[in-house]
Amino acid sequence: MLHVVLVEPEIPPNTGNIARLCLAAGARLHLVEPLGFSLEEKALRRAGMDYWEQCDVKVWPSLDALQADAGDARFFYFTTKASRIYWDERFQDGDHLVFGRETRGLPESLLAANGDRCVTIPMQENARSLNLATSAGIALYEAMRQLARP
Ligand SMILES: C[S@@+](CC[C@H](N)C(=O)[O-])C[C@H]1O[C@@H](n2cnc3c(N)ncnc32)[C@H](O)[C@@H]1O
Repeated sequence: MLHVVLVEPEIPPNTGNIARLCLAAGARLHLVEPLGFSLEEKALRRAGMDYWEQCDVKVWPSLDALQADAGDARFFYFTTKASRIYWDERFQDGDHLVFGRETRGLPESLLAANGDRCVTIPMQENARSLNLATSAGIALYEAMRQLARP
């Protein structure tokens, strides 16, 4: 199974869309607190449609807590600040695809400590970043495409 990790997500419709994405893709969604909304938020449920109750969602007090539970699993950090392109990575079953908060992205310290696991989705120079849910969709389906390879 593939895993999508949202670190401190802030905007309910983004998380709702990603929950729906993960359900469709058969992936698990991990939410790292603090969240910028309540899990009861109407906008979250609306974006996740009536699928929310079926989604495989886990909430963690910190990324450290998730990583301690994940054992040897690999974590890939999606950021605008890396040079390695995500499609050059070779994803494996059990990989965790990590995304940052909408306003600030992933912490610099986390990126610095995991430089060899930071990847980017290429953009034109005049684009600052992609939407969080768009990024998660691109990344998750590339990982799925690779895993489906004979
Ligand atoms: C709206 S963006 C955050 C923007 C923030 N100002 C920054 O520069 O990181 C939210 C998250 O989407 C993901 N993201 C957005 N665009 C991306 C890109 N081109 N490559 C990789 N990840 C991206 C990252 O995980 C990012 O933390």
